[in-house]
Amino acid sequence: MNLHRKPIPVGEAIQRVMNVPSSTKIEKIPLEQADERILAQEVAATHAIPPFDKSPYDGFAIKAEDTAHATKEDPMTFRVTEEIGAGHRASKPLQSGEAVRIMTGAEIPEGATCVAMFEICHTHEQDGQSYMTIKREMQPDQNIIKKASETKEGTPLVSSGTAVNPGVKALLATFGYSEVEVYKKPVVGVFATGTELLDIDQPLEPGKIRNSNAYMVLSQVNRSGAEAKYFGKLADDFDTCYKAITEALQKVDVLITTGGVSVGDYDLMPLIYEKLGAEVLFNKIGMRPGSVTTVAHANGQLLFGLSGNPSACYVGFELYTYPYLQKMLDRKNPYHPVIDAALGTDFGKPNPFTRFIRGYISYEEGKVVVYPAGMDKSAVVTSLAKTNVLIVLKGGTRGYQKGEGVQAILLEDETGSEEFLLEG
Ligand SMILES: Nc1nc2c(c(=O)[nH]1)N[C@H]1C(S)=C(S)[C@@H](COP(=O)(O)OP(=O)(O)OC[C@H]3O[C@@H](n4cnc5c(N)ncnc54)[C@H](O)[C@@H]3O)O[C@H]1N2
Ligand code: MOO
Ligand SMILES: [Mg+2]
Repeated sequence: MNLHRKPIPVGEAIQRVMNVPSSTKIEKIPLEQADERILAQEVAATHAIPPFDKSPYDGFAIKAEDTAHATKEDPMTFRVTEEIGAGHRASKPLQSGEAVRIMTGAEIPEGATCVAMFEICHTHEQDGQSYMTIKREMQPDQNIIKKASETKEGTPLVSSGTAVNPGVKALLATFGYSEVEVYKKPVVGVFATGTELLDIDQPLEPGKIRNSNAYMVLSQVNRSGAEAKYFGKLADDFDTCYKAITEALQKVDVLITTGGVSVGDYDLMPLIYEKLGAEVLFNKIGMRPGSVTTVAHANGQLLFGLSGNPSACYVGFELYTYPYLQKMLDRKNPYHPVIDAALGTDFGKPNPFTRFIRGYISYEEGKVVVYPAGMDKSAVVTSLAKTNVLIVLKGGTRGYQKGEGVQAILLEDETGSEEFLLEG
């Protein structure tokens, strides 16, 4: 076991991962199932919106010129010829002196040039005929949503690599995409390693703990838009682990293991990578927690060896696995966004390493403030429940004071970022 690993900077580690080529596959799925999936097609307007001149109000469609001299003293009266609700069309072209009672969304009758809202019209009946009177002048095109005024046919609207959100879905439905081409979710296998691990339905035993990492990571995989495949937990036995991992690699695009990446007697992952003939991209990073996060590359597949310590495991996933999964989905913005925020509390003690403090975001008097979510130790699990940002505290010789400007990585923002904007 090589005890003297050379740490590389975080940015360099991310780059090494992102430089590994990835391939994408496309599938066609029903629109109903497309929430949060990543589009693998460009979406352009297949027709104009709106596809016809339509009324934005409930009112009367008339010829604007008929109202040219209409005033309070000298109002203009129209003969109401018919009534059309949305979805219906006038039966004949509108003539001068005629009004069509029209509802919001209905097509403007041929010959009509404006719509007067009910609120400015007076109606009366005489001899079984309806009439409408108006006391003011209307302008041509007033209260008409013109055909194509929103979008012309052929306008590009959403590009490939975009996540389907409710708005994108509305567009796809507008243009009749009952099926949509999306990138296949990369299949991500997950193993938890450790002889100390109990299944979650087992009672605690002396010296043992329940396996929380697997469930946490499966959930992180799902949150990343990939498909998680759980292979169970493995005891720290070389042959068992090697066999299970080689078999699993046949069934997945990417494999994540948790635990066994440090320099302990039962930390078997380095030996497994060696026997697999995998190229280890790095096994030590200048960061806390997650310094032992290891990524290896074998036959076009990436193996993410996340740390066993829950907080380190969590951070390792978000910094290295998350953007690679986004790359596999061909996302234009594969990285978590990094924002500037004020630190909500003191971090008095200096630390030589860049720290990624599990934190949460708060909005106070229009300012973004970030607070630690709990204890700041690699082995801690409890702080993760409240975490939605990683507060970046650059390593150095000084501590940090409450109110100081820091960077924070947003973990729950779906827009993403084209670059990982970490300073230094
Ligand atoms: N001599 C050294 N010792 C350690 C070093 C070092 O540089 N020199 N690095 C430390 C750091 S930093 C970390 S982080 C840990 C990483 O350990 P491993 O990734 O090898 O993980 P394990 O040894 O398997 O387990 C560590 C810890 O995490 C608990 N664990 C493991 N799996 C799970 C799970 N699925 N759910 C919940 N908790 C889990 C495990 O019980 C251990 O307590 O190494 C330091 N040591
Ligand atoms: O990998 Mo460890 O988490 O730096 O504490
Ligand atoms: Mg260990």
